[in-house]
Amino acid sequence: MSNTRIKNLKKELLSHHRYTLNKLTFDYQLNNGEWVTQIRECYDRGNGAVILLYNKEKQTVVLTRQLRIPTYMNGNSEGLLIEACAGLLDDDNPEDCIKKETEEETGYRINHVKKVLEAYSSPGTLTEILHYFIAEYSSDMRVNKGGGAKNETEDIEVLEMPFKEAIELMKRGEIKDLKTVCLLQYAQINNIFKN
Ligand SMILES: Nc1nc2c(ncn2[C@@H]2O[C@H](COP(=O)(O)OP(=O)(O)O[C@H]3O[C@H](CO)[C@@H](O)[C@H](O)[C@@H]3O)[C@@H](O)[C@H]2O)c(=O)[nH]1
Ligand SMILES: [Mg+2]
Repeated sequence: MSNTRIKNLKKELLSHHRYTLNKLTFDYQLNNGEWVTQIRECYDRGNGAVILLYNKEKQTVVLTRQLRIPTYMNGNSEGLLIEACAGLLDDDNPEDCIKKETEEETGYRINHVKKVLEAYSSPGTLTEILHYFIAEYSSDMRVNKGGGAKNETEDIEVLEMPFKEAIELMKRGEIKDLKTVCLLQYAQINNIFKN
């Protein structure tokens, strides 16, 4: 934190149950040189990792579907969302986290992952940086049914579908999760099913 245009940063805790919501008050020097006081609410739930599992031979991807209650509150009538497998880092590094999440949520035990991107998820409100990965999977890597960790009350459906179908769902707005859209578009742009 070394921006000399930000001064007197104060943090007021608004909520700290599972994750942390702070109200930040600070002085900021605008581009025209004037100083103003700004207030921003800032939600900290740590960083995360996400992965697109793909199989070149079958031309398929593995995705998940689960209830995302915030989307239910904002236009998603069933509340279910199709997503690439993802999880919060907790105390793991991104690579270990995504391997663990992949096994918990999809049942596939993967050894080799490739990092393709690192990006802020929603920089106006969330502190989160998300680490994006891809990895090849095959049916012999399946060690359990997936579904998520019981102690987290996760209830995750595992979806294996042709890559083309995932792209169609995205075009029709039926895949509406940004991290998943990013990875599907990464796969398209980089022709990962052809190389
Ligand atoms: N009790 C309780 N449990 C919660 C709460 N919020 C989340 N949980 C539980 O904690 C689990 C966390 O699961 P992860 O798989 O580690 O995280 P995620 O929710 O899938 O998050 C991933 O996707 C997010 C949304 O795109 C990303 O923001 C995040 O970085 C990550 O990639 C959730 O599935 C849910 O069961 C809460 O407020 N209270
Ligand atoms: Mg998850």
